[in-house]
Amino acid sequence: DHKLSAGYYDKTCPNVQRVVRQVMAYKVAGEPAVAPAILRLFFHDCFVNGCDASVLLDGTYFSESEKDARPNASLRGFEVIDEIKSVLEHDCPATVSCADVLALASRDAVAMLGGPAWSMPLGRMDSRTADRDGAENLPSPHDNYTSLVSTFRERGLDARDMTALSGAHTVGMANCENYRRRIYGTDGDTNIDPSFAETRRQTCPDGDNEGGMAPFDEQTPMTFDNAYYKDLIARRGLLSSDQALYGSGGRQDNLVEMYSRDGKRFAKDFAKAMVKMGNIRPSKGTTVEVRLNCKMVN
Ligand code: HEM
Ligand SMILES: [Ca+2]
Ligand SMILES: [Ca+2]
Repeated sequence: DHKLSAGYYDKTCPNVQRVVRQVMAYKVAGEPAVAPAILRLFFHDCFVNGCDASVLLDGTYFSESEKDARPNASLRGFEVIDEIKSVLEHDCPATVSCADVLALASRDAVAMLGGPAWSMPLGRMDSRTADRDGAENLPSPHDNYTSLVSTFRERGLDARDMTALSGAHTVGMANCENYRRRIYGTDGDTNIDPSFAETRRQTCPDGDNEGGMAPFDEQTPMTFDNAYYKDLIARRGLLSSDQALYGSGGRQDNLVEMYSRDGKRFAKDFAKAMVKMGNIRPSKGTTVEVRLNCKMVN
């Protein structure tokens, strides 16, 4: 099992980084919301059997898709990955894995939102299988601190990585069903600013499945900054799993306070943790390939 490296395609597809960046720039200009969506896709890939593009596979008669798992119901941005991949198949056929396309695209998404830029190690391979059950076990917005820590730990990420990575919720939106229990107090958590809860209730009625979306970070929902941590300190975290990092006697309070003051430190730690998350490898014995079409095995 080889080590990932930033220069993996230097000889076989020297333009890969430029192609990804150009297609991303074009797509994000047309629809900015795809940038957060792609970042989330990468997280949901890496947390299920490693970063192997398993999340991109459609279901077939023989295999279920991770897309059909509940936590993946609102994933978006697949068409962006497909478009990047089709340009790359033209430039350097059968060379760049879908898993690497997703890794690079999510790196670029962060930079385009005003976040840090970093060098992304490459050389991932694509799996020939998906794990729907694994996707059902992705972290839930109702998870408490202890279970969040153990979900990350199982994948080689410590609590500090988790706190930095959760800062991704400085961009993007969540559906009402994912924060309803928090704003109506039915999850038993009182660690919430009452006026924030009141505001959120306006667009997220109790009881039924209706309701709109809300930004994670109200002030700068499309800027990758450290405002997420300021929100947590103000007890304005949108998900229970966000607020679990701060203010309930958790052990991340000091780090949250540091990130809220020091945006550069957050940017640096986030980039580092993304490389670490991007290094989660498929389990041994997984059959791999460079997929030609990210939606289906070769
Ligand atoms: C700590 C555990 C985490 C939980 C429980 C969690 C849960 C969620 C939920 C429930 C949503 C809203 C989905 C919807 O309603 O459509 C969401 C959105 C999002 N998540 Fe997470 N997440 C976690 C960690 C992460 C990590 C580590 C990243 C990336 C590094 C990430 C990136 C995102 C982004 C960017 C969005 C916004 C997507 C969009 O606007 O399209 N999340 N997350
Ligand atoms: Ca995966
Ligand atoms: Ca923000």
